[in-house]
Parts: sequence; C-alpha cells; structure tokens
Amino acid sequence: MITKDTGNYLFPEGFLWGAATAAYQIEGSSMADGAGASIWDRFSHTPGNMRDGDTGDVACDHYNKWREDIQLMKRLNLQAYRFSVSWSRVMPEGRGAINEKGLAFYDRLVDGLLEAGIEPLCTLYHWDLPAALDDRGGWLNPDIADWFADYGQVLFEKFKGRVKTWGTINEPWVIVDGGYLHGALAPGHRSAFEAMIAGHNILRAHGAAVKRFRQVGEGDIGIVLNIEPKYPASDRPEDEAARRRADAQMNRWFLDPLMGRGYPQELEDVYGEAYRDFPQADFDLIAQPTDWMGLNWYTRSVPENAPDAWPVRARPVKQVQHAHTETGWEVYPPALTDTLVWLHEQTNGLPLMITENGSAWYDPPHAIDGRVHDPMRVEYLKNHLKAAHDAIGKGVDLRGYMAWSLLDNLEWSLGYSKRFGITHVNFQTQERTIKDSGLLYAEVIKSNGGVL
Ligand SMILES: OC[C@H]1NNC[C@@H](O)[C@@H]1O
Ligand SMILES: [Ca+2]
Repeated sequence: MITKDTGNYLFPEGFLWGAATAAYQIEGSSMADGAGASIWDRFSHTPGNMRDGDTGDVACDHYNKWREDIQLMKRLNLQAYRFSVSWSRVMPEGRGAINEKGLAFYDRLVDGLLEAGIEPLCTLYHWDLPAALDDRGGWLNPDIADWFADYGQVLFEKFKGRVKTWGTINEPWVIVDGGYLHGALAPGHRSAFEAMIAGHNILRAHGAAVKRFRQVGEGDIGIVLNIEPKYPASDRPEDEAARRRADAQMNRWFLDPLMGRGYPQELEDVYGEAYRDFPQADFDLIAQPTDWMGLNWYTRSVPENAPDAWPVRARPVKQVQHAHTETGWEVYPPALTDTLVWLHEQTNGLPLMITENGSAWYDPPHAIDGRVHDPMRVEYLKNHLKAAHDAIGKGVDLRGYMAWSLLDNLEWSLGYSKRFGITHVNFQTQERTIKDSGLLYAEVIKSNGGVL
C-alpha cells in the first residue's frame, strides 16, 4: 500500500478518525435477551418492503461478534467508533421498564471500546423506533418528545464519564421523507400531512433530549443531519426556484428551526395545505443550543423544475459526465467542500463532524486470496478526504471524519445488495475482510492524512 507521506493533506492535530454503523444494520439478534420489536423488525418482515426479502434478523451478527469487530477497528487504527443504540433493546416498550440485558450489551461494547483506546460516539436514535411506541402513534404522537428524553436519560446516566459525545437523532429528513412521505422506509406511511407532524415531533424530541442532557448528562451533544447540496440544472428562473424548493425540503427543513430560524418559507410552497405552523414554545425547545453538529454527506444533486414531481416539484438531472455509485449517487467531491463551508456559516461556526461519508460499489460476495480490491471506493475515500481538508483550509471547524461504514451491512430496504463497508462481510460465513479502502484508511489515520 501507499507509504509516501506527501504532507500536502495533513489534518489538524487531534482530528478524530473513525467509522460508523447503526444498530439495526449490523447487530442482528434484534429480539434477543428481552429486546422489543422495532418498526424495522415489522417493516422488514412485511413482504414486498425489502430487496431480496432481506431482514436485519442476522445482519452482521455484531450482537455476538462485537469483540471481534473491536479488534477489526484496532487493525484499522480507528480512534473513534460511531454506533447507535437500539431503543427497543434497552426499553422493550419504548417507555417504562428497562431491559437490563439489552443495556448490558452496550455497556460491554462501550467498555470494550475504551479498553481498546477507541472513543465511543453514541447516537440515541438511528431509525429503529420501538414498535410499541409506533402503536401509540410513534413520531406522530407529541408525547414522543418526553418518551425520547426519558430514553436518553437512561443512556446519559448509564454511560456518564465513558461516552462523551452524543448524537440525538440520525438524519431527520430521511426518517420523514422515507418513513412518512414516500413510504420507502419504516413505518412506510405516505402523507405530506404526517410528514410535517412527524418532522416537527422529531425536532421537539431532539430539543427535549438536549434539555434533559443538560440536567443529567455529561459531555457534548448534537444532532446528525444529511445534507445534499442542490445546484440548479440551468440559470432559468424556474430551475432556480426548483433548487430553492429542493434545498428547503431536504437541507433547511430541519437545519433552520435548529438554528432558531423556524421553518423555511419555501416549505409552505412545497407542502401546500399539508404545511402547518406550530407554537413558538416548540421552536424555543427545538433551538436548544448544541455543542456540535454531525454531517452525513454522500453526494449532491442538480434539480430542474418538474411540476409533476410530488411534492417538491423538482427532479434531479443525471450528471452523466461523472461516475455514479451503486446507489446511483453522483461522485462529486467539490460539493462536499461547498457543503462544509455552507454549514459552517449556517451554524455560526459550530464544531462539525463528518459523521458519515462513503460509497457503495459492486464487491464480490467473498474475498479472493484474503483480499477485496475496491479501487472505486479507494478513489472516493481519497478524494472526499481531500475535499474535507480543503474545507478546513477555508476555515471550517471540522473535528472529525467517520467513514460509512465499518462493515458491509443492511442498507435498509435495499437489503445487503449495497455494500458500503471498508470491511467486507461474507454474509454466508460472517467472515470479515478489510478491503483495500480499509487498508488505505488505516494508513491515512496513522499519518493523519499525510499519505493523501
Ligand atoms: O445510505 C447510506 C447510509 N446513509 N445514512 C444513513 C445510513 O443508515 C445509511 O446506510
Ligand atoms: Ca429490536
């Protein structure tokens, strides 16, 4: 592998290098040891929802292989590991009783990480809502703000002094756009009216958890947003208007209220009669000051005006001049630099962390001679780390980078067909093999970017 240290892309001293996963995508054993079902247990077991009928019943069997996976993290020189907790493992009904065995899994994991010198970054919620709460309306029920804060308190107290960096909710936009607007993700609803309500309650729950954290927690807390920058397909006014709608519906819907600016005005243009406003007290709760913000970044899009494309009336124009990943995402690293600079400004210089970045490419189902050559992922990783470095050079306070993902895993309704891992998983044998991209990443970390 590369050993030359150019020194051209050295990252700041103390920059935090890690990798990310999420509970339902890697753990398996989702009903073990008293755990309750989540909406993803139900959604994945409902015929027609999942590519190839895949479910998270086994996934990467991380629930049993977590020690081996920590050893894998050490071979990758990881300094940090971003994971999420399954709410229904810890609280089977989502509220009230605590399942000590479920909590004990995360307790062992956190201690194992600390013993390995790897900093645990904990996300409270990465899409796997307890089914029992969904039965009570889930994100449509305003009470969920308190349910979520109570759940957060269990973890804040349990891991006080061991977990110092907390993320409340992963990607509110995907939860709502996928789960309540278009229905491609759990709980599979399709309603703009519900989308507005669920989105608002997600933000309220975030605020309630931050408030509770200030009372009982210790360390830093923030939210994790997916941002996909929008570039107009042409300089025609209707395409610029489409860009503004797409930017408001995907990027500013959640960012603006979190920054105390309320919902972007274009949201009413997007949702029409489904748009509604809410009491100021909600917006005060939502805009609780946070200590950092996570950015999940994969690609950009180039929308044009499309009156028939419900509800945003914008359609991305495929940028055929650039490579596209297996998930159909354009590879365009400069847009990451743009997003980081934009987010730095939008948050008035809040410390940022890239909490997810990566790419799905075709990989073989098994390693060959103990190797998995993934040149496209190597290229994507190198170029996006350089783009992140460029943003730091422009004054962005970027604290770290978490590669998505540590392992090939369940890409939600796309099943195991999309491999994002820097480590290959043979799902027949559960054998892990560090891919070339992982080997490169280990060198990047060792040289703090020097090999780029
Ligand atoms: O699509 C790749 C990733 N995007 N952010 C959320 C993760 O759960 C996904 O696997
Ligand atoms: Ca579960």
